[in-house]
Amino acid sequence: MATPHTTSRTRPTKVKKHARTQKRKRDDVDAEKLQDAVSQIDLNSTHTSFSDLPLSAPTVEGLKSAHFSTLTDIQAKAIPRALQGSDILGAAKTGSGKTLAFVVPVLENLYRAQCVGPDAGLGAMIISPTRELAIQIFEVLRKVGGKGHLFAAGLVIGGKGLQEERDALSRMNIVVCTPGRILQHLSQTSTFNVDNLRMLVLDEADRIMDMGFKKDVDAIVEYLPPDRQTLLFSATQTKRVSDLSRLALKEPEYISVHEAASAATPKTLQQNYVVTPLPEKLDTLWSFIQSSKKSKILIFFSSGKQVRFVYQSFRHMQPGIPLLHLLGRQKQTARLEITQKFSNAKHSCLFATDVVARGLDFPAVDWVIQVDCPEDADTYIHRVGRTARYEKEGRAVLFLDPSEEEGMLSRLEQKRVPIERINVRDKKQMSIKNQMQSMCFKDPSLKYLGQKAFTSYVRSLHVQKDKEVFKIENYPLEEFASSLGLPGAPRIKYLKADPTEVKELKNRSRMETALSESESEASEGEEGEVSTKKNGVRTKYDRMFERQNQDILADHYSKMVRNNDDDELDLNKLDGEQIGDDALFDVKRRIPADQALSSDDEDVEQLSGAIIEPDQLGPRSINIPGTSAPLILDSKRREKLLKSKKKVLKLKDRGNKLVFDDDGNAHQLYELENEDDFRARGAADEQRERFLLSERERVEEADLADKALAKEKRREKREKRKERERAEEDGGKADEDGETGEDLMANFAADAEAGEDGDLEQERPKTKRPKKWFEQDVVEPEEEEREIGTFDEMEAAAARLLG
Ligand SMILES: Nc1ncnc2c1ncn2[C@@H]1O[C@H](COP(=O)(O)OP(=O)(O)OP(=O)(O)O)[C@@H](O)[C@H]1O
Repeated sequence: MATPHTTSRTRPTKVKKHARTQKRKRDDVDAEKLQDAVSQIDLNSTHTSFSDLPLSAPTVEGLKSAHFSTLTDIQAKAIPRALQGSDILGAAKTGSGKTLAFVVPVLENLYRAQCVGPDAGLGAMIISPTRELAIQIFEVLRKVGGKGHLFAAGLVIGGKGLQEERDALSRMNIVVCTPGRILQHLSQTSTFNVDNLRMLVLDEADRIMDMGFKKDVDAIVEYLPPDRQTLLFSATQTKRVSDLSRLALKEPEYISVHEAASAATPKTLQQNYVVTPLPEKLDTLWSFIQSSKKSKILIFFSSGKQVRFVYQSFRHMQPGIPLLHLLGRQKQTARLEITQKFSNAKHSCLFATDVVARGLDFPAVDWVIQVDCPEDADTYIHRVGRTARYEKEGRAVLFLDPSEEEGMLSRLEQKRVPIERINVRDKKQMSIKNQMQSMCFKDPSLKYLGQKAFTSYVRSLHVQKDKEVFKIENYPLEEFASSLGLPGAPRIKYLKADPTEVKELKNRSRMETALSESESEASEGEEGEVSTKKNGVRTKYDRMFERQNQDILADHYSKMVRNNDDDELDLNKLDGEQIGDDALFDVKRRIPADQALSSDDEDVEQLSGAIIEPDQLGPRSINIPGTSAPLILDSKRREKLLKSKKKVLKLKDRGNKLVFDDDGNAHQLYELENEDDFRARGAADEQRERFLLSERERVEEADLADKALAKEKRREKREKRKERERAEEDGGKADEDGETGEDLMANFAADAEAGEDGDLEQERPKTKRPKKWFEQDVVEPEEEEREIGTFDEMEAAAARLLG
């Protein structure tokens, strides 16, 4: 089987062409024979193996090489009827082999109709709700049909250029696709002809028929010829007459092989639930992961934001098991890589949304953990169905908040799901609340993810249809926010979101979402809730800046914040920055710029259904003693600045110099006197002259007094020196009495200094020893710095240095 979307065909050589023609002829003969055999299949007899059925040689070959020999229950019932051309509604437990139950009839029916080659056109369309599932179905198709069939089959799921897909589509006989993308081609690709379509298959039919895909499916069916065969398969099948009429089914055969079974889930699946209050869910999850490191675990959350937040935080905490995360809004290549990694892993933990809840056949999953309660029992069945597939064993644990327990258990009971309560061992239960808080405190991007996770979770509770299970008023949301490491629960405004619209939004492709985001931005702007760039590219930073609760602070921080507009303006001045009309906004904008998102995040998702109200608190700020206003700690640069005492001094107020009068009253240093009094004393110029004259006289008098004092001091000194010289002459040789040359020289220098300069002899101020990071035992600086005046002194100093 050729795959036009991946392989480009080369021009066949003459020999190859001849071989093909010969094979076609043989196939024509076979097809006729097979048609007879198929019409004679006894639908009442039990078929146990593929060899019991009239299948073409290429299909038999393909089944054999893939090691499929015995039929599963659903295959034994559905394949013979489908071969005979009936419309089918097939329901069977998860992992029971429904894919082959439609893949084999597709190959066989097209083969018998000789719907092969580009001229035959599109013969079968297989629709899957997710890209991952479409890829998996395509792989099964290739495994079974790729051995000997000549069909051209392809995948149309987006993620490639439209033109590339268009070219491939024109040559396809079988297409595996997602609803949105195939509808796009049906409506936009004029060369895409579906007039020859014989078979339409919907895998996970109930999902495809539900609200999220309703419009797309109805539109697709409009394009298809009415005289086609339609096969619907799911583990939780729709039987609604309205659905069947929408698809124009003709006397469909309802095949539900496990309808009489006591359980709607595989026998080999052990199912339990634990009652864990919402604020303890992450503790329980962490404890579980810690005790199951040698396992392959699939963990479900209700939203992509939850997945990202828990994945990022747990990754920081190094759980000792490889972590992966998968959500609808990741790029297709990343999603593929992650599914591949998880499939191949022996021990790994995949955090995911319901994008992997249906149909995916990961080998050997040990545990399925549902951290967030599923929206209904069907979703529960599909999620747990990722383990215990095709007779293998598996375990599933559902986390329930006490308020969800009763409602959810009754829903599961109605759907025949056997589930038992278990308790977490106290010994094993760990608390990660402190770690979460410290991580969010240190990393604003994580806190941001946490806030989004919180709002998306609460919003999901709000839009849940089953209000008996999800009673939003019963959840301890404040404690939940704290368990995520958030300083407080972001306040949420609920828009009147219709659950149908939310689902539809979820199902839209990335591109469509991107388009719709700009629309929603515009509407948000109209409401005055958010101001956004309407044109141009918005980065994750833009979105971070735009977020409305970015300044939610920890209690202890909020105490430090003076919530005063004036203060904030002062701070802007203090920072030397221009203040615009939106100064406050600018200050806030600086917060994340220095603290870029470090995660390997993709785009930041758009809130829908909820808008976070702006908090009254300003950005993180701190009071410096002695400053008039708190300093906003909005960047690492500023925090660093605060560590420098010198810089802090600069920021401090200078203080006021006051003078006190004789009565002890304080006055400003310069006080302007009464103007009238001033004028009464005469013209300003005259006053100035008088003032200068009096000051000059005062200075001259002071000068004379100083000179007289200096003269007196010099005289006293001279007297002292003479006395000393006399004493020296009288009292013998000083050297012999123990006085050193250095002392002498010091005295002499001091005297000379006083004499020459005529200055008062003062005690020489001690030179301050420079502060250093290391100690040095060198000559005393006082000694070095002494001025050396005469030649004799120089000689003595030089001798000292040399000696
Ligand atoms: N006849 C068979 N013999 C052996 N293995 C089979 C047979 N049919 C299917 N399987 C295996 O069983 C597993 C489950 O099959 P499949 O994915 O088709 O289940 P499903 O019923 O579609 O599950 P879900 O409801 O989750 O979509 C696959 O690994 C497949 O290879």
